[in-house]
Amino acid sequence: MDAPQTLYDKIWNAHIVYKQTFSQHAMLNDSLYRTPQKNDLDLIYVDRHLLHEVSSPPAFSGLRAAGRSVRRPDCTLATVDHNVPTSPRNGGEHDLEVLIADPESRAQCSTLEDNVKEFSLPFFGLHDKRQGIVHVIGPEQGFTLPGITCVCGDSHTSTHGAFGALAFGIGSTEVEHVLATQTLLQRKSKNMRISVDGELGVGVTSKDLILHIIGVIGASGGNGYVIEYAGSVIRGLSMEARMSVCNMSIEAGARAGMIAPDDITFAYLKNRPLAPQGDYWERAVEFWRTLRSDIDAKFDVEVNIHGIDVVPCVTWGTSPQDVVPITGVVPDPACFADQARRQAAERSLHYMGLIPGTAMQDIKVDNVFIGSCTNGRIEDLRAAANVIRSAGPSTVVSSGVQCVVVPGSTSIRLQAESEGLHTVFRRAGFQWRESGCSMCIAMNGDQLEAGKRCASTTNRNFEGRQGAGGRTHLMSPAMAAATALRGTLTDPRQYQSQTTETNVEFEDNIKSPATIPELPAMAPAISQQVQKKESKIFRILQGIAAPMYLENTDTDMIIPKQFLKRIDRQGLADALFFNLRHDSKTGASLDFILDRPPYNKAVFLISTGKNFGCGSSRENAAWSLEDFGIRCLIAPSFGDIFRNNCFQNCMLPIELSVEECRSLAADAELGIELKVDLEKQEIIRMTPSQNPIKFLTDAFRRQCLLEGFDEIGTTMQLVHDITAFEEKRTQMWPWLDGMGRGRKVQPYSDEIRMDW
Ligand SMILES: CC(C)[C@H](C(=O)O)[C@@H](O)C(=O)O
Ligand code: SF4
Repeated sequence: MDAPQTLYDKIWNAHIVYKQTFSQHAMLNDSLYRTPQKNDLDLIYVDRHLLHEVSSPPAFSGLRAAGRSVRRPDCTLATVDHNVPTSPRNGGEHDLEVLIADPESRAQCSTLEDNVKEFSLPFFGLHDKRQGIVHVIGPEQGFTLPGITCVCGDSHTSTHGAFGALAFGIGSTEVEHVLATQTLLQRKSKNMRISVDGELGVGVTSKDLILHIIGVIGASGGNGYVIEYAGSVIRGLSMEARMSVCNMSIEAGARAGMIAPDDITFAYLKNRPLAPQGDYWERAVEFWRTLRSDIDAKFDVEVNIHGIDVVPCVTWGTSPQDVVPITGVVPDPACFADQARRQAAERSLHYMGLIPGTAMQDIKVDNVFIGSCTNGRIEDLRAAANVIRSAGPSTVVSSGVQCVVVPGSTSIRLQAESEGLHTVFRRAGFQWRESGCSMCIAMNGDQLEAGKRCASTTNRNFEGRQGAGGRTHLMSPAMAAATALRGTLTDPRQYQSQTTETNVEFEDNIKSPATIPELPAMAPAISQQVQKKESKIFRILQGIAAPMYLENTDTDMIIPKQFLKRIDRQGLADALFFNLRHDSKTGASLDFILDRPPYNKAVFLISTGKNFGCGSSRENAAWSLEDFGIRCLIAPSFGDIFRNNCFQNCMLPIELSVEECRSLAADAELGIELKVDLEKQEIIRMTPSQNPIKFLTDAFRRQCLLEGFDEIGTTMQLVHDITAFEEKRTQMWPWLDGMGRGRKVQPYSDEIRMDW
């Protein structure tokens, strides 16, 4: 009998196109065989690929430069979300010149439009009623389905795991890999199960639950794991609530989060435009019912949480793990036993302008933001509106507080308007906007001013996330609405609204025109030679190392959002750690370590804190480090996407113990140079007294660095395996072909207008 498997194991194993084993790498030289290796990578098939305008331009440029095409346009869906304005869109005005004032934002959006035209890809543009945040529209349209692998150049792809999918974020180079091959080379993560049993108290929401979970396991607690959420509380959540939970798995440091599909999942998906129909629906549901962890399946880590222990909570600091009950107080950094955590808390409180012991409910806010891929769905808007309604018809937002609602998609905006929610918000003094990411990342001009404090339903409270110097408190939509009314952080239970989260059935309020361009279902497969690039070789590196002592250094910190608008990957050295190097108000230089000799010439960066490069998937973080001259990063652990992005850019991320990192940082303080030898997998300190430190790297990645292989070209050699997998896939899951309609039906049927 087969060994019991987790849900993650099942989906992973069912998607392996090719198993990399170390001995198969013919071009390895002998010494490599004798060196111990970490796990190898698997080439896995990608069923669904979502694209947005920020992370996709370099991928298309790469594709174009190599003369490659998109292998599966019928499994790809693009939209614009991060840069789009949330002010009125002029009733169908199509001209981006008129709609998007900022030239860089406009360039990203128009570049995506050009790319989808050139490569014939399905696209929901700014003027399409199905446009919205990529993680909102995927599920909404039925593009996201149980049992699939789903990727996007965006870290919150974990959202789609709510459907029992394996969904995770990737960097731009990996986006190019998927466009060209419909596959990805990945290392399998470990299994973690978080079981939430019993039930949630009255007025406690899924956002409180996921904040509570992150508070318990920490922002790096999920590093190296895929989390399966289970237990009676999770089973009782609506799909929208499950999406909020899975969405923030990335804030817990996990590769992905997932929930086994059930009748609630199937009811949500039924009749969605891109979900299987008719016979395919029946077959799909039969298969989907098998998607659950076997009873005896072994998880590497089990976490148990009692629903009753979860209360409405809010963040006080600049990491999503900085969570307290809304009825609590700002913690004293001295209460953290761990030194790194204590220092992080001190830094956070300074940034947030808070004093330990202050009651959370006494903290005044300047702004309230309701929206994002975590909480911009219809159920979230209903929950917030219910709080306002239950406060009474004449209640308005507290004087001087600027309050904004940004629906997660245009379809949600229309749904909310049909329910009259916009009137509830407007009457209370909220601004009612068009859909997009908006102030979650502040790329579109909607942003928090320096020093201002925002009650936000988003997922990241990182320094500068909503605007340089801006202060973010994460919370549920109900709490955000209650806070808007009182002007200070507020427990929503005092408004005793119905905050229960109910499943939302699909209501098709948007009929799409039936004009569809003729498109190829599948691009012809081209077998290519593995190319070697001398510029992409990493063997030995010697030089200065710069020490850093922060925990959870996020990629927003490494490169803030304003530099993500550049289409180019060069010239980003000045953007590196911009907000740590410059005062947010005056722009004055802050004497940051990388600006001081000898560290301004550093080629190594040593972080003593874990989870370096957590958060967003922006490959710009790796590009800016590389442009500065850093080629090797050493830390106790890395954010998964960031680590992969380093490898893709010929940079070496090395994981060592905290003690080893501290000892290397101490040497770096003395200006002692380091030398890394990748072939031997050792770090040598350029001083006679120290022994080399050994480390391990993924075998295949190491080979790519040593030999300068082009990973996409390597995968394209496996075209016969990919084609064979696709044939098997069509037999097993025919509904995944042709944009959810099977290959027998036109891949682009009436429902799927390409809105160019
Ligand atoms: C721009 C994109 C790459 C990024 C992400 O990966 O998460 C963004 O969505 C964010 O939330 O920071
Ligand atoms: S986290 Fe914010 S910026 Fe990122 S995809 Fe979600 S809404 Fe957009």
